[in-house]
Amino acid sequence: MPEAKQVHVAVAVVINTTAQVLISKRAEHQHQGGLWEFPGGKVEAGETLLSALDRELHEELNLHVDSAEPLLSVSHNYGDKQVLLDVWQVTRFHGEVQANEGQQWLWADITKLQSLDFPAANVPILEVVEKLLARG
Ligand SMILES: Nc1nc2c([nH]c(=O)n2[C@H]2C[C@H](O)[C@@H](COP(=O)(O)OP(=O)(O)OP(=O)(O)O)O2)c(=O)[nH]1
Ligand SMILES: [Mg+2]
Repeated sequence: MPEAKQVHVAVAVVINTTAQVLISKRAEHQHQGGLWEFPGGKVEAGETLLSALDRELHEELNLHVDSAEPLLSVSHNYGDKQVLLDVWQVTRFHGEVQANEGQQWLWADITKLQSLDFPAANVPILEVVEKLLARG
C-alpha cells in the first residue's frame, strides 16, 4: 500500500488562570470523531504555525492568539491517516470562547482531563499538559 500523505496540524494548548485547559469534542463525522481534542487544524500552504494556530482557534472557538510557544511535535500513523501534530502553548490570548461549529467545549482541570477520551496521538501531549496543569 502507498504511504498515506502526512497532514500537518497546528494544535493549541490554552490554559486559563485557574489551571484548566481548553478542549473541545470532535464531531462524529470527522476523523477520530466523538473524541476530545485540543483545538486546531490543518496548516494551509504559505501559512506559519502561529497564523494557523490563530486562524483555527478563531474559526473554532472565537479566540485570538497574542503569543504562543512550541511545546512538542507528535507524528502518528492512524493507518487511514498520518498526522504531524505541532503543539503550541498559547501564553496570551483574547476573546470570549464561543462554539462556532456547534461543538461541545470545556475548560478541563487535570482530573476532568484524565477522565475523557482523546485520539491515540494525544498520549504524549496529555503527559505534557498534565505536568503544566499540576504546576498550577
Ligand atoms: N485539532 C486536533 N487534531 C487532532 C488532535 N489529535 C489528533 O489526532 N488530531 C488529528 C485529527 C485529524 O486527523 C487532524 C486534525 O485535522 P482536522 O480535520 O480537525 O483539521 P481542520 O480543523 O482543519 O478540519 P477540517 O476543516 O478539515 O474539517 O489531527 C488534537 O488534539 N487536536
Ligand atoms: Mg480542527
